[in-house]
Amino acid sequence: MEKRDFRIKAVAIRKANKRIGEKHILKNVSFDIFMDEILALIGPNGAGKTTTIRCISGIYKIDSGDVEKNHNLRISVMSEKDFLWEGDSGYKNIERVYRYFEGKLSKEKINHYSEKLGLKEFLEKKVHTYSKGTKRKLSFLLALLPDPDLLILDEPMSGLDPISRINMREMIKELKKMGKSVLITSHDLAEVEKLADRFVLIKDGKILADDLIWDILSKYQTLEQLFIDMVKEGKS
Ligand SMILES: Nc1ncnc2c1ncn2[C@@H]1O[C@H](COP(=O)(O)OP(=O)(O)OP(=O)(O)O)[C@@H](O)[C@H]1O
Repeated sequence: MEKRDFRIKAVAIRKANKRIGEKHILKNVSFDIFMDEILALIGPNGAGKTTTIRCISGIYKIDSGDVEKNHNLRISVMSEKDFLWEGDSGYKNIERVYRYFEGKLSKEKINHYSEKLGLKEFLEKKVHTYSKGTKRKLSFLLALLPDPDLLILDEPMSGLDPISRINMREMIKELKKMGKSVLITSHDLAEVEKLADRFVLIKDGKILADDLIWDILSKYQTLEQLFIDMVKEGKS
C-alpha cells in the first residue's frame, strides 16, 4: 500500500525547469517544503541552490513545471548577499523594511531579536561601518521582522563567529517551534546536521537526494561523507 504523508506543505515544487540564456540551470526539480520544518538545500558551487530559491520566492519565473505555495503563504528571503542601505543606521534600515511591509514598528521585537543576535549595540551606527558578520545579522533580522511563514536563508551564517552561529541556530530552531518553515542553504554540513530536519541535495540542477538527516546519519557517518560519495564519486 502506498505510504501517505499527512504533513502540511508550505511549498510543493514539481518538475521545475529554469533556463537563463542558453543555460539549462534547473532540470525537473521536485521537492516539498513542509510546515514547521527546517529544510537544508545543499550542493556544490553552481549547483542551482540560489536559482531554486529565486524560483520559490518569485524573483524568477520557471519555464515549465510548478511551484505551488500554500494559500496566503508569507515568504521572507535573506539573500546570500546583503542588500542593505549602507549609508543609513541599522535602525533606519529596520524602519525602511517596516514601512515597506506596512508593519507596525515593534520595539520589543527588535530589542529581543537584536539582543539575541548581539546586534543591539550596532543599531545606531551606519551600516557601512559594520563587519561582514554584523551585516549578516542585520539581514537576518530584517528577514525575520515581517513575521513570515516561510523564511528562506541563503548562507545566513557566512562570516559569523562560533557564538553568533549558536545564537542564530537557536533562533532558527525557535522559529520552527513557532510553526514556521525554514529553507536554508549552507556549505557547512556540520552546521546542517545540527540544525536541519531534512536535506535536499542538488547537483548540476538535478536533485540527487531528499532525506531526513537522522535517517542518513544512521547510514553514513556524516553528511559530509554522503556529499562526497554522491557529488564527487557520482554514486546515488
Ligand atoms: N544570471 C545568470 N546568467 C547566467 N548563468 C547564471 C545566472 N545566474 C546563475 N547562473 C548559473 O546557474 C548555475 C547555478 O547558479 P546558482 O547561483 O543557483 O548556484 P548555487 O548552487 O547557489 O552556487 P553557490 O553554492 O556557488 O552559491 C551556475 O552555473 C551559474 O553560473
